[in-house]
Amino acid sequence: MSLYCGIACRRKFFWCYRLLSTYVTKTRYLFELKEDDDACKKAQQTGAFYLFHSLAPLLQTSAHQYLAPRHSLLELERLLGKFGQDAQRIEDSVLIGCSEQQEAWFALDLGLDSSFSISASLHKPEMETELKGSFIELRNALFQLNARDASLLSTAQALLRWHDAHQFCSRSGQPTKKNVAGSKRVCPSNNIIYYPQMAPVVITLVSDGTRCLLARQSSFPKGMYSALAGFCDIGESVEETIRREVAEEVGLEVESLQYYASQHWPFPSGSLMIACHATVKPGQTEIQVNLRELETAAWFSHDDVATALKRKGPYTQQQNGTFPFWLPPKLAISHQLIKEWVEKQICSSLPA
Ligand SMILES: NC(=O)C1=CN([C@@H]2O[C@H](COP(=O)(O)OP(=O)(O)OC[C@H]3O[C@@H](n4cnc5c(N)ncnc54)[C@H](O)[C@@H]3O)[C@@H](O)[C@H]2O)C=CC1
Ligand SMILES: [Mg+2]
Repeated sequence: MSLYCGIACRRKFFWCYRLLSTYVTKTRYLFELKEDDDACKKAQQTGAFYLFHSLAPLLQTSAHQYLAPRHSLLELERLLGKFGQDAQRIEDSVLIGCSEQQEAWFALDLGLDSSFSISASLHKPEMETELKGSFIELRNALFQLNARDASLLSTAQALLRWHDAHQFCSRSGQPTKKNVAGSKRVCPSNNIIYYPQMAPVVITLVSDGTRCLLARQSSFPKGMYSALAGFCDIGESVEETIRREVAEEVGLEVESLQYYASQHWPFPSGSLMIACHATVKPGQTEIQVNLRELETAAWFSHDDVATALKRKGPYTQQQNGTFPFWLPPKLAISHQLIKEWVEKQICSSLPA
């Protein structure tokens, strides 16, 4: 090993160690906040709050991007005071992460009903003026946020929605009580613990070796195609869901599959998207679209897909009345799955 190589390796090891160390410290800190109500209350004192109104995050605009402002506990108390609200409302907030310096981050919804307030929903326009921002539907803002804010706000929205929908015990009918971090709710009458849930969804890019299969639901924006997606049924493995969904939606049998990556997806109410590549037997490629599920599905060539990946919006109607063929935005795992397929096709077609 040369001297240079030795130094480079040691440096690499040092960086790996440092990264791991920060990550582990952060993870252990968040774990403690979820388990220990007093520690979490203390963390709120020095923490920062992302605000929502009826599940729409507070955003500010800066150079064609949305920014998600954070507020200190003091600012929040002042704000609630100004709008005649009890500071106890802050107890509705949920822990969503922390910085590397262990500043805990929380999310609070000022529009949803609160157990700590009589006139629960604070007036949106007045709040927006006061906060110098707007509460914008996450669906309309997600793709104009940086990756960190997109991920934090998605988590926050899913968690706030879950708490809003699980105020009562399904066994006793009594009100449930959240812990300070919001990582669970407990029914005081029978001690049943409820944990936030998300639905597993598979997203599969089917290929026949040279082409890939993309589909449209009628609810998609005009011209947009994506990989096949479907919720896991209870009792199914990921592999079984993929085989069933592909058979159900396009009438094909999967021959082999390969896991690619996963992503939290906040719509419709918090899903874990599990993305996979799948292949069908080369001779068995005739699509039979299930029109209850899809508007259409088709095989696309490598070149068509590569061109669509490069296409930039807005995707407006063309003179012949059709819309250009386009793919989900970069942040969506379906985009990344399709991009990987395109890149793999290029590699496999290169001369050895
Ligand atoms: N992040 C991404 O790149 C993409 C994400 N998706 C997401 O994947 C999800 C699933 O795709 P679909 O084709 O709609 O699923 P799907 O093919 O399973 O069909 C949806 C139907 O499944 C039933 N269903 C079963 N379990 C459900 C549950 N837990 N929640 C809601 N409906 C359930 C309902 O009848 C619903 O109408 C969509 O909600 C969509 O948001 C879809 C494409 C791309
Ligand atoms: Mg589907």
